[in-house]
Amino acid sequence: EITKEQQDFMNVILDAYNRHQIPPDVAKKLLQEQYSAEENFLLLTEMATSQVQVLVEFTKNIPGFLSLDHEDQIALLKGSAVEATFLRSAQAFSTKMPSGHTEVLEERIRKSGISEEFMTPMFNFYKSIGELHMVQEEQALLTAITIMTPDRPYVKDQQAVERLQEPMLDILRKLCALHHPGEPQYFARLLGRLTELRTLNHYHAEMLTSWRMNDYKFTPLLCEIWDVQ
Ligand SMILES: CC(C)c1onc(-c2c(Cl)cccc2Cl)c1COc1ccc(-c2ccc3c(C(=O)O)csc3c2)cc1
Repeated sequence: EITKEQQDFMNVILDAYNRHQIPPDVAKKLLQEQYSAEENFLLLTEMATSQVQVLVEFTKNIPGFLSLDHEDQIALLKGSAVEATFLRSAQAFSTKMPSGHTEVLEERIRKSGISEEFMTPMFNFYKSIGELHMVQEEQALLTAITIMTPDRPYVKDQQAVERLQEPMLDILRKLCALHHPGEPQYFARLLGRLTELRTLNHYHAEMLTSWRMNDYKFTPLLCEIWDVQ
């Protein structure tokens, strides 16, 4: 049963998740600008930059994050940025996107200079997230759990991160039982998505390399968080 303090904790995370989203004026640009590989790439770069800013603000609201060692805070953000963005864009695809955005976002991603070999794993992931029909609390908590992954590169005090991640996993387990009573395996399926996310990191690194080889430029924030250029 979810305790009172677990419910309070969940409300903090959910409130932060809802407060920090890509601004609607940025999102609706997806619908307006023309279609060319360069235009698509520019738009997606703007989306990713805005998404990273959103991610940083969300992360600062995760109880305990700001008490971690500062270098570990950076290591957690850099280590989880791509995975958290995949989760957020996946949720945008499968749930709340105003109609029309979804096809447009997919179209622009497919025509932004990403090579075919990365499309399949990427859109398989989007599909597998969509099939889970996560409720908002699960989406918010899964994102916070992804950020609070202790074994990211360069994290010094992994125990401190574990102490923050474990309570969130416990709440998520209870939420899954609450919202998906007919699916005892649902929690395990959610954790399976986190494993799938890690494989996407690898594909994403290759995508960055191939974009850079074609002289595509990123914003300073993306260069910093993704260690490029
Ligand atoms: C630099 C750029 C070319 C790039 O490199 N790798 C990826 C990249 C890709 Cl192509 C896939 C997955 C992850 C990344 Cl980083 C990207 C594009 O990143 C995106 C980031 C974020 C959105 C995104 C999220 C939410 C929402 C919502 C909503 O919430 O309602 C409405 S519109 C929208 C748009 C899309 C794309």
